[in-house]
Amino acid sequence: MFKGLVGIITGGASGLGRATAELLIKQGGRVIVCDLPTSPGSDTAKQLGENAAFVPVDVTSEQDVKNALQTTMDKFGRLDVAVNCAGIASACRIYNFKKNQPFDLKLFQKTIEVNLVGTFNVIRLVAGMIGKNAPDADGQRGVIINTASIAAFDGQIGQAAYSASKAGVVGMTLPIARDLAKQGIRVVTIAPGLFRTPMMQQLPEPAIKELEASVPFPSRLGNPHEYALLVQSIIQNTMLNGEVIRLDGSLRMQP
Ligand SMILES: NC(=O)C1=CN([C@@H]2O[C@H](COP(=O)(O)OP(=O)(O)OC[C@H]3O[C@@H](n4cnc5c(N)ncnc54)[C@H](O)[C@@H]3O)[C@@H](O)[C@H]2O)C=CC1
Ligand SMILES: C[C@]12CC(=O)[C@H]3[C@@H](CCC4=CC(=O)CC[C@@]43C)[C@@H]1CC[C@@H]2C(=O)C=O
Repeated sequence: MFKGLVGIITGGASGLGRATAELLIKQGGRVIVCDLPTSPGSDTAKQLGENAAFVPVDVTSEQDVKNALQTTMDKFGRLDVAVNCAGIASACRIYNFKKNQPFDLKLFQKTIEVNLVGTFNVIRLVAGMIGKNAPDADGQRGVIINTASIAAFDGQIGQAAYSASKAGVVGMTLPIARDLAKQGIRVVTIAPGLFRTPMMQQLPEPAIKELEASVPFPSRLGNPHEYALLVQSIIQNTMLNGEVIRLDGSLRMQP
């Protein structure tokens, strides 16, 4: 299905990113796994086989992302798809009245820096390389897929930073799709609900059970493979562009 296709996946060492790398390779694609140097990205790429390579990347660094693009060019000679999965979760109330403490400004800045600025940094750099492809019969040169969260729309108590970072990803999806339309590069954002990944598994199992019960149908956490299946559909469906797609079993999170 994806023979000859080359993708870059940030946050590719874990969770949603890793499941996406597995599916793209299973469908005949080749993948550059980008993740922090401290991540298990190197082992992940080895397990994925010869059609994968790991590049240590902090998505907030211009130089790291440029290195990843250079490796992509050296190893696979082109880039068709970028999937932005790198992200961090954070939780803090705007003001803790018991401790008389305002929201930690550094935590707010870090969450925005990784989730929003990091995603933007990758998009602006990959666009140049994807734009060098010859257009297909439909005029398409490639696809950029971002990961927001349903917290962009129904942010819960403690999620001001996380929700703001993801709302930023939602907000820039349409203008960037418009910016890149003439080059035939599509931009689509997925807003996942609750998925069983290491990020989610920071929570104790009873809390996870409670969250699962709050999902109307299916009342369970999403499987990362189900996220990867949506990435596959987005790549295949050229009409999808400038859109944010919720993938959440119709969950609307409570305060
Ligand atoms: N798991 C879930 O239920 C949901 C996840 N999301 C979003 O999906 C994305 C993927 O999350 P998961 O797979 O669940 O988490 P995860 O924690 O399993 O994977 C995230 C990956 O991003 C990497 N990363 C973090 N900071 C980075 C940086 N500065 N540069 C490069 N890589 C970095 C981590 O090392 C990790 O491998 C995140 O953006 C998250 O906010 C959104 C909604 C729900
Ligand atoms: C990010 C998300 C919602 C959260 O805020 C939690 C996070 C898992 C780890 C956490 C542990 C905590 O003790 C506080 C909450 C949180 C930061 C969740 C993973 C996916 C959730 C999300 O994006 C939903 O859309």
